[in-house]
Amino acid sequence: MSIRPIVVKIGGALLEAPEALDAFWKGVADLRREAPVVVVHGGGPQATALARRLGHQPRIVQGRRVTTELDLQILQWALRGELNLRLVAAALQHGLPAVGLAAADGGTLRVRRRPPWTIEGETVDFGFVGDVARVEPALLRHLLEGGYVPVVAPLGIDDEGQLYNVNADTVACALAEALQARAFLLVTETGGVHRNPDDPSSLLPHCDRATFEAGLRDGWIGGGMRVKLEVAFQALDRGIPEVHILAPDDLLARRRATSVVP
Ligand SMILES: Nc1ncnc2c1ncn2[C@@H]1O[C@H](COP(=O)(O)OP(=O)(O)O)[C@@H](O)[C@H]1O
Ligand SMILES: CC(=O)N[C@@H](CCC(=O)OP(=O)(O)O)C(=O)O
Repeated sequence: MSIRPIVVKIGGALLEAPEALDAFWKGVADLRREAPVVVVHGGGPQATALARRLGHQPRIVQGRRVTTELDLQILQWALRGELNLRLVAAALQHGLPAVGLAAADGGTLRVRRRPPWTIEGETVDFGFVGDVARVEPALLRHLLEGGYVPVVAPLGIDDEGQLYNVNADTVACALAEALQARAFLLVTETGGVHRNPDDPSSLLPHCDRATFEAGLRDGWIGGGMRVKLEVAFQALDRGIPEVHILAPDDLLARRRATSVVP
């Protein structure tokens, strides 16, 4: 059996913060002493910023982008183009042999078009948003065995060769499952789940399903954190033994993190 890697996902908001990014790459370098590392990055805020510069206002429903043909192009430019390459450059500066790719590369992440969802009585067609169909991890395994650090942009592909936008947390979870990761780390600005999103001292050291459901019901868990926790529980269900939501400077110690537990 191949070595079990650590899959680390970094959200787009952090990618504009040089100090956070520096801490992140230092943390990845430390983690690599434990196990090979796969990095998956987001870039939602960057795609939105580029869209606005082009005079287009994207529509986001429950944390997911309604992806028109133009949105899909913008994601390719912003994420696979600019952001992915910028991350590779920064990783190399930290001595990490990073290789940039999209989840579509090597047919790694196969998706199918998401059927319309009914949300609060409205039918929402998300356009070019893909749901995971299957993962072919051979390319990632080759890279890990060669000592590289794959840096993955969240664009999948269907069996007809159409590219799709996929939420980066979802991509990271699918790759973690396919690679049977030893740990799945979701790196985000807030550093974890807070009982009061405005109070940094209210960080939860653990979050189980009952707490998640209470947070949704009482309104203190929402937005991107809802998607992140859904994905985190899915990873636990699929056999990933350790799942944490944490800050970029805490990758190795995981002391101030929220551990997601069943
Ligand atoms: N209870 C909570 N604790 C922490 N963050 C929360 C909570 N509820 C909602 N959030 C929101 O979720 C966001 C994290 O999700 P998201 O923006 O998708 O992050 P990323 O870009 O890192 O993936 C936070 O910035 C915060 O606004
Ligand atoms: C379907 C969907 O919503 N995809 C996301 C992909 C980027 C992402 O997930 O970026 P963050 O991790 O920075 O939020 C989007 O279009 O914004």
